[in-house]
This record gives sequence, C-alpha cells and structure tokens, in this order.
Amino acid sequence: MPMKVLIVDDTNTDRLLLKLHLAKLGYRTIEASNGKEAIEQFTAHSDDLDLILMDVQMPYLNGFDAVRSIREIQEQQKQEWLPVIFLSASAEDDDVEDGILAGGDDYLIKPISQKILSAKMLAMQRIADMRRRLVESNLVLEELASTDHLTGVANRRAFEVMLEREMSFTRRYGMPMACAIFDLDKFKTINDTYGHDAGDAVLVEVVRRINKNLRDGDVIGRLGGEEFGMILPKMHEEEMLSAFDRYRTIVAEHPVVHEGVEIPVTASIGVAQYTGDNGDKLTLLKRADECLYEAKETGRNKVVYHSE
Ligand SMILES: Nc1nc2c(ncn2[C@@H]2O[C@H](COP(=O)(O)OP(=O)(O)OP(=O)(O)O)[C@@H](O)[C@H]2O)c(=O)[nH]1
Repeated sequence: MPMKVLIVDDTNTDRLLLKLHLAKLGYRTIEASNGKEAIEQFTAHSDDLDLILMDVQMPYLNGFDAVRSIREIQEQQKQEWLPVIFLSASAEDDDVEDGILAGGDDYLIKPISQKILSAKMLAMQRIADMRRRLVESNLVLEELASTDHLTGVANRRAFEVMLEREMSFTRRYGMPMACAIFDLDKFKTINDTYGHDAGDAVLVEVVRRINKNLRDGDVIGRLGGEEFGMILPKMHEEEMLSAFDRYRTIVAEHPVVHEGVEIPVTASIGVAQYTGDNGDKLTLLKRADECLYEAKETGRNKVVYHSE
C-alpha cells in the first residue's frame, strides 16, 4: 500500500509542487495550509496516515508547535509513532536541533531537491511498512495471549477481565448478573476410555455447541482443563436456573461423535449471582465453585444455585 502523506505548507505553489512530485512517485497525499489545519487533518486521518511533511514558518501556528501538539495527542491516545519531516529555508544547526526536539524525525532544506525528497520518501516507506507489520503482529499477539488455543474462546486471564468489566457494569447500572463455573463430568474417564485426542475433540465440540447457541451478551471462557467460566449479564434470580439448564441440555442431549464413536458427555454447573454489592470477583467465583462442588457431589449433570 503506497504511503499516505500529509503535506503542510502555507505557500500554495510549494504545496502543489510537493503534491505533484509525490503523486508522480505513486504516493497518496492530503494537504493543510497551516499548523492548525495540520492538526485537524492529522486527527481526521490518524488511522492511515504514514508521514507528515511540515513547513516550519507558517502563520497562526508554526510547524514546530503543530508537531508538538500532534505528539501530545499521539501520547494521550497511545498511537503509534508517525514520522515527521520538517521543510525549511533556514538551515542553521539550531533550527535542525529545534526541529528534532519538537518531535521531527528529519529536516530538509528548501528549495528541496527532488532527488533527496525521493530518496527520503523511500526510506520513510520502509519505516511505514515495518510499522504496519509491527502493528499487525501486535494484534495477532494480543489475540493469542487472550485466547485458549484448543477451543478458541477467551482464556482464564481474558475471561477474568470480562468478568470484572461486567461486574463494574452491574455496580454502575444495578442490573444483576450471573457467573457460573461449568465443568465436564468424569472427563478423566473420557480421556482414559477414548484417548486424549477424543478428549480434546469433546472440549472443542462442547464449546462449538455452546458458542452456536450463545445468547446475546453471554460469554464463555476456558478457566483450564475441562473447566469453563460463563457470564450471563442482566440476569434475574428466577431466570438463572433455566438459562444455565439450557446450556447444560445443549451439551448433554447428543453424544459427541469422534472418529465414528459416540461419546456421552454431561456437564455440572455451579452458579453465583452478583448484585453489585455482594463481594468481589474472587468471592463470586468461590461461590460458583462451591455450587459446582455440590452439583458433582449430588449426581452431576445438573445446575446448582443457592440464593444468599
Ligand atoms: N484431552 C484433554 N484432557 C484434559 C485437558 N485438560 C485437562 N484434561 C484432563 O481432564 C481431566 C480432569 O479430571 P478430574 O479433574 O479428575 O475431573 P473429572 O474426571 O472430570 O471428574 P469430575 O469433575 O469430578 O466429574 C484430567 O484427566 C486432565 O488430564 C485437555 O486440554 N485435553
């Protein structure tokens, strides 16, 4: 993708010459005729802007001050670095130093040689490509760090972040929510009887079924092993058992078929409610865990909830 360059210059002819030259080299351009307009253009295009060519002497807001403001905005909004090249007729050492201190990356002397500009643009294109690749791999890493690799749902860390977010929503809007720990029954026996690969296939299929039937806003994450966490927002006490029983049934009603073999699967679910003032994340998970324990002790394949 060719770079998108913001050209900032108060002299129309200088701006036009730069624009024509950059267009000839295949770059996309947008323009501003003073520092104030430059900040507006930067804000409007910050998503896909790759470079700013900034004149220094301009009315209203000079180039150095405009770049200082742009760097502040980037800092506040935690944006990626965006290269800035200053263009100026004054070539004193102090000017160059001031430009770099103001947040510029390079400083070209006017009138600008087309050869130098082309070479600089090539160097900047390399940086822009590198920056894009970095942003893309960061997104992939973030995704990997928050996803369970086997089932593709949120891992424990990401689930707890979502749980905290939902709990704070409940505190703010007073809408109760439910949190559950959902655990496959006798999973060790499944592994021992059908093999570890079959166990993995069961985990994947159970998650697929639940995901397919997930109601708007409901969340599932893998807490570890054969244990999952679920969040059902905006959930009143009287609806809770039936809501979770629906998920229990979705898992139990058909065996999972792996390599032609039918594997019966059931799950036990321990549920706790959060009303905004009954404990924190750990106590909520602990209450759900206690109910899960009771479900396991009293026969499995069931949902247990106790109102406080
Ligand atoms: N195939 C497979 N097995 C796993 C995975 N993670 C954990 N396990 C197995 O899950 C089993 C969990 O067994 P237990 O904690 O004893 O519980 P259980 O057999 O499900 O019994 P109950 O929970 O009491 O119904 C262990 O044998 C683990 O090795 C995984 O990613 N894949």
